[in-house]
Amino acid sequence: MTDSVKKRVHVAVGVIINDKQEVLLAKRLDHLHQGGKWEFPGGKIELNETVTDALKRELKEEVNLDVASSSPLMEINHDYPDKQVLLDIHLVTHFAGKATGLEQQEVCWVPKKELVNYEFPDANKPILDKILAD
Ligand SMILES: Nc1nc2c([nH]c(=O)n2[C@@H]2O[C@H](COP(=O)(O)OP(=O)(O)OP(=O)(O)O)[C@@H](O)[C@H]2O)c(=O)[nH]1
Ligand SMILES: [Mg+2]
Repeated sequence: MTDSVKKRVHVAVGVIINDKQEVLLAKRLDHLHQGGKWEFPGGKIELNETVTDALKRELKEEVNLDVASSSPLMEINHDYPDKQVLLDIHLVTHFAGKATGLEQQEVCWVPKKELVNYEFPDANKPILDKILAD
C-alpha cells in the first residue's frame, strides 16, 4: 500500500434535505481541520463499518437525527495540503428528529439558493454544483 492510499481518510457525509427544500449545514469548530467553514454533517468511517452505518452513527452523534434511508450522491477524492480525504456523500431526505448541534457546533437549515453565501471546504465544490443544478 502506498503512503497516499494509507493516509486517505474515508468520510461519510450527509446532504440532508427537508420538505421545504432546505439543506442542513453545520459549522466546523475552529480547532478542527477546515475549522470555521460550513460542512454537511458526517465523519470518519470506522473499521468494519459500512458507509451507511457510519452515516447513521455520525448524524445521530453530531446533529441528533435518525436516518431512515439514504442514497449515494457522489464520491470525491480531494487532497488538501495537510490531509487527503475520500468523501462518500449520501442524500438523506427521510429522517426523524429535530436537528441540534450536539458537539457545540452551530447548525442551520439553508434554502438551496442561499448556499452560495456560505464558505465550504474546497473539497465540497462539486457537491454544491450538484445540489444547485437539481
Ligand atoms: N463532515 C464533513 N467533513 C468534510 C466535509 N468536507 C470536507 O472536506 N470534510 C473533511 O473530511 C474530514 C471529516 O472529518 P470530521 O472532522 O467530520 O470527522 P469526525 O466527525 O469523525 O470527527 P473526529 O475528527 O472527531 O474523528 C475532515 O478532514 C474535513 O475537513 C463536509 O462537508 N463534511
Ligand atoms: Mg464530523
